[in-house]
Amino acid sequence: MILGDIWRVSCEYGEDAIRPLPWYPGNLAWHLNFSRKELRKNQALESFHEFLKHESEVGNITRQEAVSMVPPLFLNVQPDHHILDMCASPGSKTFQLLEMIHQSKEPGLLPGALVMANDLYVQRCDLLIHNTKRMCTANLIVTNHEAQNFPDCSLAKDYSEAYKDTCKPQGLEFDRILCDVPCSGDGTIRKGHEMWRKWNSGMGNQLHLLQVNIAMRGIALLKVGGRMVYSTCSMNPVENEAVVAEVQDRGCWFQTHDDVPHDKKNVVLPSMFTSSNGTEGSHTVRGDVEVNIDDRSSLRNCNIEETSKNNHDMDGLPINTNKKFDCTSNILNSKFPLHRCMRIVPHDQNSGAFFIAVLHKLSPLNGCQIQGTKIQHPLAKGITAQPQKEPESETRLYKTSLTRQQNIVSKVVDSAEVLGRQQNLSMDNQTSNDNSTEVEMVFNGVESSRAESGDSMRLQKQSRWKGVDPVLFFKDEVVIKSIISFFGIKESFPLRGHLVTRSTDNARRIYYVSKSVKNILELNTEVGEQLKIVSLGIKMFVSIKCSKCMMFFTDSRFPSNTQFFFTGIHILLKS
Ligand SMILES: C[S@@+](CC[C@H](N)C(=O)[O-])C[C@H]1O[C@@H](n2cnc3c(N)ncnc32)[C@H](O)[C@@H]1O
Repeated sequence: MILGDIWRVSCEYGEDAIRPLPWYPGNLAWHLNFSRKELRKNQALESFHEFLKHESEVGNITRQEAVSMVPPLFLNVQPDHHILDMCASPGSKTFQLLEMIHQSKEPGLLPGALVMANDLYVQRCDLLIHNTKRMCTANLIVTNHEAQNFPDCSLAKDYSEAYKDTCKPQGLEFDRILCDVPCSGDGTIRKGHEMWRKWNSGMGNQLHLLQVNIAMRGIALLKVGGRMVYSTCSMNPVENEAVVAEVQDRGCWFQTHDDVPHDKKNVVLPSMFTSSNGTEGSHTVRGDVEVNIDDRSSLRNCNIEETSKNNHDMDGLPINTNKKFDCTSNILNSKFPLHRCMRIVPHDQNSGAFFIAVLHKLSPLNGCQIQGTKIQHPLAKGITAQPQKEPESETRLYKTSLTRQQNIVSKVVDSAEVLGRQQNLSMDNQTSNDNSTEVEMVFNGVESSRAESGDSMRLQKQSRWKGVDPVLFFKDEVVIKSIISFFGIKESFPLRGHLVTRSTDNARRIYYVSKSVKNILELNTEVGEQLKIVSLGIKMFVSIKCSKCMMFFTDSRFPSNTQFFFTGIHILLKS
């Protein structure tokens, strides 16, 4: 029926109306040439629309801007990778990463991989949980940290050595990191026309240091030999090449996009690859730095010096107009091949814009490289003459600038990302302009005890981590044995040690976690709960007071009103 619909729609609206994106592996991504309104209103599209809604609800489809799907592709994710998504909400890329780790396994068989998805804001974590819940995965942990201060949960001083002996993680280290940082969001300009009015260069200037700090933290958490993708939906070089240049000045890195097969390069997004082959523009060499000065080059969209001469930042604070920011000179003086950074620009394929840089970690960071980021805010440097002699004021300046950055981030999130957020709340019937509906849906998706208390707004105002129960391993042997015998679960099935809950007194919900998540939880317990875990694993059993709940198996023989939750069925069926 759906093929018939697609055929009919193609006849009526032309071949391009619904087509697979040729650059996405496995024909798994499709482009629809309809606005939301058309999908909702057009009678001919009705059953197709219903199909999309249903498949979105059950997690088979995610609606996403095409260019936003590009960064995870460059991570080359394998089914045993530990992956960190540093700034993950609303979670469209997290969803992609989860799809990738589950792809090579049969349904029910869990990969050895793990995705840790993080966001700074509690409400956005809730949105992230809501959007990733459809995946029904036991291999996800959602955390709530400042990405730039993400904990490493390190047990040993040199945990790479210790790891060899114990086979258990001695600290957090990731094979892959997605660093999709908060940005000024001008890449969304085609779909969010407000951006034309709101955007100013101060937004990017204010975010630059935060972006550097987040990227540096990512690099510190990356395994040697691992890969990190830095991305923004901005075209502003201050948030893009300048960040990569700054980061690369501190470590031993190179960038590549060689993972894309040559025959696919022009198909992917032509603008991504024009500057690397040297055929489309002239190149100039400064020392050993190659800077592409063609109008299609990586710096084509913005004159950096002009950018830094803006008089006021977003908060209306004056910016020093005489001083060129260090990030500008970083781009020009960088010893790294910045032309390999990838830019997707709207006018090349009528899409959003994206910036992508792929970084490989070649050696561990030393202390200076890690420390360096926090004292070199370009604004702070302009204001503080002798930072070393005035540590207090330097700290104050740093904190002030961070606060200002966070204000900016909030504003940017409010404007640019509300759009993405609406899009990610599934299909049209759920995308209302009424924010209260949206918030309600988000809170419904909360998995932690904060939501159970029904008092999330109050907790928003408290310091971020108060009021959320720790994650505890569920060890009640009586209940576990009854579960095993009731469901006929084989002893070989890894159940013990894989069940967790949020509270010993009131273990209402029991979650199932993969081995990879279990290992991280054990580590986190040992290091004194450094990770602020908002949600994890898959809800498998729920003890309920009412026996009339839908969605549960109920049976009088089952112990202590514990009910099996359907989301975990694919895992148990394999046992
Ligand atoms: C560009 S969006 C991420 C989009 C997401 N990767 C996706 O594909 O759906 C940036 C996110 O970073 C979060 N954020 C802002 N500042 C942060 C910080 N300091 N640490 C972690 N997350 C932060 C924002 O709440 C926002 O959700």
